[in-house]
Amino acid sequence: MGTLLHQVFQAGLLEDVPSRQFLEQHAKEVLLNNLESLYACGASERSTHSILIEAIPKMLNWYKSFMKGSKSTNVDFGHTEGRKTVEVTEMMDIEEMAWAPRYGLKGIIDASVISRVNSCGGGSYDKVMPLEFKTGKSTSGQSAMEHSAQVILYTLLMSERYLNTDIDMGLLYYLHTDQTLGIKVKRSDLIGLMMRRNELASEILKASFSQSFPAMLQSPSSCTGCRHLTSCTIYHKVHGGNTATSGLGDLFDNLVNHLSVAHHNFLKHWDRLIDLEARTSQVKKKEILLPLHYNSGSKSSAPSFYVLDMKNEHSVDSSGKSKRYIYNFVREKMQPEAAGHSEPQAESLDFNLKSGDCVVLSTQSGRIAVANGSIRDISRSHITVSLSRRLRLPGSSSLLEQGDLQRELWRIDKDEFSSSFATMRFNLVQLFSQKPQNTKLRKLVVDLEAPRFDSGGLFSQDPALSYIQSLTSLNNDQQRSLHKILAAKDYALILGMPGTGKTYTMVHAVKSLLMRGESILLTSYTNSAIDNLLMKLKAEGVDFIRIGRHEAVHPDVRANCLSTTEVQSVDAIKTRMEQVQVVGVTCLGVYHPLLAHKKFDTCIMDEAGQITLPVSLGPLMLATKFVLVGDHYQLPPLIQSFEARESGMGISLFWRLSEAHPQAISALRCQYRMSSGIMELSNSLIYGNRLCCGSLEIANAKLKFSGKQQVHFKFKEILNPNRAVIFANTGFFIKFN
Ligand SMILES: Nc1ncnc2c1ncn2[C@@H]1O[C@H](COP(=O)(O)OP(=O)(O)OP(=O)(O)O)[C@@H](O)[C@H]1O
Repeated sequence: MGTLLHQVFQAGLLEDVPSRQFLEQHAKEVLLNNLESLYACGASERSTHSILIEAIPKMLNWYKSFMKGSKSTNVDFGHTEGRKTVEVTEMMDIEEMAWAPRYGLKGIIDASVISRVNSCGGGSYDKVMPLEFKTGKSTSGQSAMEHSAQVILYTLLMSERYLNTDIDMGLLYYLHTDQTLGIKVKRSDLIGLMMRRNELASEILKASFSQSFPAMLQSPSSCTGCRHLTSCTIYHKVHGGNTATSGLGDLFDNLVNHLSVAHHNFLKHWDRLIDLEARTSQVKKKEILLPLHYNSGSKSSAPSFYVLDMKNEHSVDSSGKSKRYIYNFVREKMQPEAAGHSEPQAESLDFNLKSGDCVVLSTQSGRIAVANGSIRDISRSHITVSLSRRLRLPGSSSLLEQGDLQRELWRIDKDEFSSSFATMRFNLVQLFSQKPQNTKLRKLVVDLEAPRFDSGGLFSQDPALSYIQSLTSLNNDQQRSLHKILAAKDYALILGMPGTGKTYTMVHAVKSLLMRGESILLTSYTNSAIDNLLMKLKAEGVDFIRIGRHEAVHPDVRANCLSTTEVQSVDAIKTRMEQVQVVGVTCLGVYHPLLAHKKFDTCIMDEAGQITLPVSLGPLMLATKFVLVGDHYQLPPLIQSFEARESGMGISLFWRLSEAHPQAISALRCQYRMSSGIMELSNSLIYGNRLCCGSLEIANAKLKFSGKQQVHFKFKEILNPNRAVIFANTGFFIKFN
């Protein structure tokens, strides 16, 4: 509710003279834009709408009292500062994201404003300040203290972002009581907050290096309603705590008594691996936070810089759920002397970045995280970035804004690390929580209980079976794999070597399970793997919903994402989600509100050999049984930390279960992508002669090149149809683009 009220209030802040009609209309839009969240919370539009409408008179009152042209209202800034009149003269930003690496703080500020302040003594001055909006009921005691601490921290964040050390005041508006407080930063408050921050940082460090956690609060009244209760008690128990040290009595026992020593060890082991990996990526993340200079760094680590494309600077895309601002950046060519190299650098593609990646935009002049968004398109020479808001340099006046943006050299860094680690930890804790639906998964994954298969054979009346038997195009391995999937009561593992028809088999698995009336969750780590499968299903006429960010989803399946034009009410979402049997989402995307109430009969996970175990748990918790499709001979999950890799973080769930229960594996061995010469190489290097050719035609296939065409002699050698395999130095091709 708070989020929706914020959106209505903030929309009014951006209007010159916000009227009741405007806010009421906006409340309707806010409702429509948040239907998925309402559906997830089980809230009705009608009651939500009436709460929004009831709040509007108070909001109007606030605008009248404080916004431009108002009579300037008296605000109490505490006993040392006294009362001052305040008028908000300029609204600089809404929901401004601010990172202050110097303080180790990050936050999103409700509104960044310039206010004219008149002290009772007569002086008047303009001040940049944060405005924090509170919609909850508590306005006194501990909460009030926390709220003013929050505003004080925002002043620090803004000082860093605006490169302005004079930001030492803020406003705190309580909607419930219609009260606005002034916060003036005092040195003693700042010192106190920094000390608390340091204590917290040192506890986090202790937890991640030596896995030792602070003592529990031992306060049933504070802990009972706390949303971290489950994780907190599980971690306490796993790290040697007990009922007495928790101070929670039966509450603690009920939450953790089901955990065995093996469970403790499993959680501790994976938690440590996540810590190791997170630390390595933290080092990388630090690179974003350090102001880097154009001519610094080695060839390998030097970042690329970009300038805004003057010809084609920005456009607005309103086709998705929310408006996106599209900016084109051109890669700045590095001069040899600036780059510190004797030779001009070849313009290589920034391999670290790809379409769909979340990125942070900073400037070479030291403004960190000016904006964040995602990549729409990338080539050697340009990047197109999509942002949820207009790009602006903090503090730049609207008249000079354009020129300021164009003068900057921009750095574009990937920003994905923190959220995936949080999801991994969340998945692990969920697996060990006492929720009945996770008990079975815990037994299979942690205790390695043997998977069960329908031993009596499949019934001939099973429509799924008849369907498979009717498919004459399947080879024997594919037939066997599909039988394995249909017979699985817990899970099946499909070992599919390259080009052996994994996707082909998954398409038929989905179709056959649908014939049984099952619901299916399709998942993988990458968007491209899911979309590849979904496009094949679409061609077969299978109905599905794709959940994912507009940018990251393949254009051919975007129409399968739920849009506000398609669903105009919570009931419509509910009906559609109950009716749809196939949903596609990435492993890290499973906590989407649309999946809040959805459970599936089967989860099919592609590329399972390349997904690290804690990531794969998320989607599996949404299904009764699962099918992992992968090839553990191919690259294991990509782990950056050497120590984490050595300690086993590269072990996928696919690998763990394959090793423990080889009887659950069904292998696909006939491939349809390589001629026999190329396949022999794979067989001798990796597959130990397990691969075979799907047909004679494949085995004898040759490149269609007559040798008469005009090409460089080196290419002629490479393209010779009689040489199936040739090793070539690809560095040579760059010249030929
Ligand atoms: N039984 C079959 N008969 C003929 N062609 C097949 C058969 N199974 C798969 N193919 C063909 O083989 C090719 C590879 O299939 P598919 O893309 O499903 O394999 P994959 O294992 O997913 O591939 P990759 O390892 O590249 O991900 C496709 O062109 C597909 O149509």
